[in-house]
Amino acid sequence: MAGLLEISHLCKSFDTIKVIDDFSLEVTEGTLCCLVGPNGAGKTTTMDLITGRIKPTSGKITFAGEDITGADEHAIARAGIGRKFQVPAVLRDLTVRENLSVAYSRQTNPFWNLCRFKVPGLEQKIDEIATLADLTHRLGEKAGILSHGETQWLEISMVLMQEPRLMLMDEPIAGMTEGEIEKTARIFKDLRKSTTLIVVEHDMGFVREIADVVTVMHMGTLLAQGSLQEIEADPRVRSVYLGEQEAA
Ligand SMILES: Nc1ncnc2c1ncn2[C@@H]1O[C@H](COP(=O)(O)OP(=O)(O)OP(=O)(O)O)[C@@H](O)[C@H]1O
Repeated sequence: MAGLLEISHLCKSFDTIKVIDDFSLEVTEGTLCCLVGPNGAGKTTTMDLITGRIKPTSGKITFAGEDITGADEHAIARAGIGRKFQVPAVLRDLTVRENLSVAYSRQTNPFWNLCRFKVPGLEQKIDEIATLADLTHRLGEKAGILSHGETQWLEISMVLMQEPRLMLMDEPIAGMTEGEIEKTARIFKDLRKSTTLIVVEHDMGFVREIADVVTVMHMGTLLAQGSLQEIEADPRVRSVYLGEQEAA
């Protein structure tokens, strides 16, 4: 079966420095892939290349059978790739429900969107996603009063409102408490029943909880891929990645 996302021989140079070097990856629909690797390995750059934030120097990216290499960021989002950044971008003066309503429309002007609240099925969709993210009791509250964890879950929910077929997340548990991390793991386990995910993560305990497949990057290349057990047993990974963590 072809992957939902197929990255072939991707390269990206900044000036003369090659930061992504012949990187290939296939992500199967319905899986949660954790992208790990030491600092500077090229994880964020890869996410930026997938979402069209930056253009590759060479190589090819195919999503759902469509060549999206070098496509515009909005076109890639419309094709079904959503991204949650590390720093939340919720609208703090709007309620959680209003934030989700705004996110539903792909229009760029949030105030215009607010005038279009009566979209058929919207309330049901908000309720479903709020349930998944355990935010039902917060729907009427202003986003600005949410805890750090709740803000992250709201932003995940906002990406989900856009119905992505593939969702990319940059270090989703950064700054979370132990309890929030546990809850996020539960949310992700539910989420992967309906969405394909790529999660960039440093916390191997969290990776252990959520990953179907772990992809290890090192110096812009694919170092290893497999289950966490396979990755942990791989001597190359131990030396460049886990070894580095143990030494920290
Ligand atoms: N715009 C840029 N110009 C020049 N070099 C860049 C640029 N963006 C990233 N790099 C370099 O590319 C390499 C990969 O960076 P990237 O942020 O993708 O790594 P990462 O694996 O996400 O690291 P971290 O885990 O620390 O976030 C680094 O050496 C970085 O300095």
